[in-house]
Amino acid sequence: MPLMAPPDASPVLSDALQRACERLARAGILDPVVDAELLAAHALGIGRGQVQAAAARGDEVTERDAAQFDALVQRRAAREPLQHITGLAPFRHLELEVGPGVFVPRPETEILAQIAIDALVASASPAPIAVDLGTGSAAIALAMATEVPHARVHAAENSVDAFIWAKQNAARIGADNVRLAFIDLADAFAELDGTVSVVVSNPPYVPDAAVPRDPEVRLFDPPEALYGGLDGLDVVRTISRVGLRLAHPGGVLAIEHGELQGADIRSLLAADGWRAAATHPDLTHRDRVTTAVRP
Ligand SMILES: C[S@@+](CC[C@H](N)C(=O)[O-])C[C@H]1O[C@@H](n2cnc3c(N)ncnc32)[C@H](O)[C@@H]1O
Repeated sequence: MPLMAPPDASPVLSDALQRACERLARAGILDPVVDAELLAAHALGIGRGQVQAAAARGDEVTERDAAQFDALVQRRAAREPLQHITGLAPFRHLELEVGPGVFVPRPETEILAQIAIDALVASASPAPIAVDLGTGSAAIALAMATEVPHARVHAAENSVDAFIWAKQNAARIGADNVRLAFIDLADAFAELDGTVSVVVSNPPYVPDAAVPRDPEVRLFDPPEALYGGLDGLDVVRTISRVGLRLAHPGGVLAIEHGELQGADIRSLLAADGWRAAATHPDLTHRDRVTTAVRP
């Protein structure tokens, strides 16, 4: 019988992943396997597929990497958004830098961006103009600029923190057809009045009293990106007015909103003079985007 314990074996990745999944599941994370694998990928500086392959082979990791992974899992178990921990959020074909002070772009907003991109592509103009009101990380603006390179995109944001992230993302992606303006969207781009083909916005639309259930949203998304007054539609009302000023006849307005707000938004747009207001579902079949056309 040996008198001394054998030296500790190196941590096995699959065991560490298993423990991370259990911890994240206990913390209420919806898809703990995905988050654990992405955090391991970040800790190890490799891709998620490589993590899966290494775990399947029974690979070991260094004590240092295991400790680093554990620290990331601890942050995620405290419900810090995955994208704040990795510093990156995917949006369509882009990878955007995000962190404290900026709204993390969501997959459902990719539908809004698609609608805006389709409207830009359909424009008869050789250099159609798009405006993104409340650009945050610049997700929608940069998607439009890179996917419709002949378009010229103007984006407004009035949060200092968000504007810094937007600038950083624009520099990182390097599109030269985007202009970011630090401005209240109510006052945005008078010089473009009557010339814009697509006005797009994912505004704050949560009613003030409807505090979001998920801690990632409640505690980490900036309040100015979430709350839109008593019925959540204060900023939407402004966007309707600003959109009418900016869009040329036939120009399109596209606004993201909560799943129960479609009818109210169609009514307010029709009352303001927009025509053909229509609401579109997201991939989970929830009403998500309302569009209208400038008469
Ligand atoms: C829900 S976030 C959307 C961000 C980004 N467009 C996206 O889809 O990920 C709304 C953004 O609008 C900005 N915002 C709110 N009110 C604004 C205003 N009056 N003028 C300019 N930006 C505003 C917020 O700071 C926030 O960045």
